[in-house]
Order: sequence, then C-alpha cells, then structure tokens
Amino acid sequence: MAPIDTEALKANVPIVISGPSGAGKSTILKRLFEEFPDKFGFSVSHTTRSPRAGEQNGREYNFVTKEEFLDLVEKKGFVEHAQFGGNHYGTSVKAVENIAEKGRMCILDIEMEGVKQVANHPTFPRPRFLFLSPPSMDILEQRLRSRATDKEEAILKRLNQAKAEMEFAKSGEAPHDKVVVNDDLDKAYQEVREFIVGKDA
Ligand SMILES: Nc1ncnc2c1ncn2[C@@H]1O[C@H](COP(=O)(O)OP(=O)(O)OP(=O)(O)O)[C@@H](O)[C@H]1O
Repeated sequence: MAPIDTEALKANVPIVISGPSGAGKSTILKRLFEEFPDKFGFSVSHTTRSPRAGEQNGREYNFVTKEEFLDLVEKKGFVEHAQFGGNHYGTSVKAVENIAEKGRMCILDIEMEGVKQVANHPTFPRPRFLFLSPPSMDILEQRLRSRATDKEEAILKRLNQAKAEMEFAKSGEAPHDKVVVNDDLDKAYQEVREFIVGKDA
C-alpha cells in the first residue's frame, strides 16, 4: 500500500453520514449538493459484481476480481467493505483520498457495519461522523411506506435493520460526533449544513 495522504485528508476531512434507511439521508444530501455544487465528492467504490450495460469501470464502480478485492482487504486498502448477494463491495482508501486531493470533501453514506470499520481502521485518519435519526420508529415506518419504493418484505427488513442502527447510535460504542433528528426537514437540513460546512466544521 502507498502511504496515506494524510495532508489532503486533514485539509478536507471526510464526512461519514449514517442512519436508518428512510431517515432522510438522500433528501438532505441532495439539497446540500444543490446548495454547494463544487464542494463535495462521492468516492467510486470497488465491486466484484459484473458491470451492467452502460456502466464504465472507474465511473460507477471500480470493477475487480474477487482475488484483487481480497488482496486489497488483506492490505487494509478499504476504509469499509461488505458482502451483498454474493458480491463484495468496498470503499478504498485511495478512492477517498482522490476526492480530498481534488480539494473536495468526501461524503460517505454508509451503514452501521461500515461505520464501525471506518472508525476502527488502523491507519486511516478519523473522519467526522454524523448520524441522521428519524423522530421515532413509527414515523420512520410511515416515511418508508409513503416513499413507496419497496415491497412489504423489504420494508420490514429495513425496519429491523433500523432498530439495530438506532441501538448502535445510542450505545457508547458509536463514533458519532453529531446526531441530527430529522423531524422538521428544514430544521434538520440547517443542522446538517452547520455540522458539515458551518463555521465550526
Ligand atoms: N423531515 C421529513 N419529513 C417528512 N418526510 C421526510 C422528511 N425527510 C425525508 N422525508 C421523506 O422520507 C422518505 C425517506 O427519505 P430518504 O429517501 O431521503 O431516506 P434515506 O435515509 O436516504 O434512505 P435510504 O438509506 O434507503 O436511501 C422520502 O420519501 C422523503 O421524502
């Protein structure tokens, strides 16, 4: 592994945003990117799945073989990685560095297991952690249902996972620097904005 470019990462500290599915992460991030079109960057992930029609290596994903992927895991080359549906996915140290080296702030939208991995990485400099919470589990369920993007089974799965995310966020183990409750969207947006680009950021 090449040494980590800590200078670039210190100048542009990445933000890890997490929270249950349906908490409003995409809604709030979309608004932030619209307000600050040149400030942020999304890292390109690695995957072992095959490219779909129209997907380009290095653009949607870095497409790699399982051997290449596991080799990079071994070398601690991922800030976080996971397996879904038989394929491996991960965010490489290099991909996050690339954003910081362009003078942009990298936003990592990841789930609980990934958050733990980033926080426990042996050499990657600590990013800033933001947790977006729904006002309650009932409201989360309502929002997931009214989003109407999922079948019943997927909604129940998301709700189960949400419970685990919420418990983790409340546990002393969680690395979050800030918790924002997304009750009123405008208010939650202002709090997130302040944490990410505000004067104390
Ligand atoms: N403060 C709010 N009040 C009411 N509805 C909201 C609020 N914030 C978000 N929503 C709605 O809740 C739904 C879930 O929001 P969104 O898709 O942004 O969640 P997410 O955290 O990005 O979920 P995922 O992780 O599944 O992508 C959307 O339909 C969105 O319009």
